[in-house]
Amino acid sequence: MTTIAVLGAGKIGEALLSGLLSGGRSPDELLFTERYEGRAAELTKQYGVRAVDVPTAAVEAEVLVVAVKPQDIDPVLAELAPVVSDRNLVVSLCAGLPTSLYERKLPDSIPVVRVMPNTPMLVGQAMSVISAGKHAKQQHLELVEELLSTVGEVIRVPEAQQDAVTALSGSGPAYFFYLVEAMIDAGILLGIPRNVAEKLIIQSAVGAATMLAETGTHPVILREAVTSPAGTTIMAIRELERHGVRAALLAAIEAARDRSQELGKAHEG
Ligand SMILES: NC(=O)C1=CN([C@@H]2O[C@H](COP(=O)(O)OP(=O)(O)OC[C@H]3O[C@@H](n4cnc5c(N)ncnc54)[C@H](O)[C@@H]3O)[C@@H](O)[C@H]2O)C=CC1
Ligand SMILES: O=C(O)[C@@H]1CCC=N1
Repeated sequence: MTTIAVLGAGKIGEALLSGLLSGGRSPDELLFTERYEGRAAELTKQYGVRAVDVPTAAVEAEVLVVAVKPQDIDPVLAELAPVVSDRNLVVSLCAGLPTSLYERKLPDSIPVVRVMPNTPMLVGQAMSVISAGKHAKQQHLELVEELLSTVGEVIRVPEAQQDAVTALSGSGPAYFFYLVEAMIDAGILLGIPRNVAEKLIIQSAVGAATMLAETGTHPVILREAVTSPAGTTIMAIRELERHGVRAALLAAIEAARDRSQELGKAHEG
């Protein structure tokens, strides 16, 4: 049995705990640390998972998953450094933070794996992208893959691509939620009741996502199949092009990539 401790049980830490439990892990195999006592008590009540301190986590758990905001990493590394040992694997979910930061602040040879997950982990549909640090071996990557495959899809990339990955799939769900929100507003503009507009747009999103995932057909082909000559869809597409929506997406994702790089640079030694 591999015990996993989540250090920082906020949105993504809770999604991981909840996803691992739904994926069949027992609460006894999970631990977490959380700086807010009320939040810790709430999570223990809801999931039956024990809140501990960092030294206890390092002794009782083999896998230590860091899930605090990148800006909060320094105290966590300071607490971990004296207690972590080579029986631990450190897994970082933090946007922007390179494995070299952990390698510099923790004792020699501690294996580190960097992961960019996303919140659909809550429903077993995460996209988790993993990269090995200097001391992480094949067996460590395989262990992380095994853990995360219970809560969604997992792929490996070289660490140099992680800032771009963060902008694409880490933040990706937010862009889809934003689009859905805007399309529901369009329904309101056209006089459709909100509950009906929500149903129409959410089911269209689910249907479109299922077609993309299940048919393997290129999105251009799927979009063309909806776009009839002189029909309704092409009128909408012309407006999207006129308003530069494609260029806006390219610029938005580039800005997110740049921010991920900046978060890493803020911790350069
Ligand atoms: N929210 C998202 O969609 C995604 C977040 N991430 C990454 O996951 C990490 C966590 O993000 P969120 O869950 O959104 O943030 P959050 O703010 O919801 O959660 C962070 C949690 O860590 C706790 N915390 C902070 N310092 C602590 C300490 N020293 N000891 C114990 N607990 C401590 C906070 O009280 C909070 O509950 C970030 O580094 C973020 O970049 C990665 C992918 C997606
Ligand atoms: O916005 C953020 O910084 C985090 C990282 C990826 C998704 N949310």
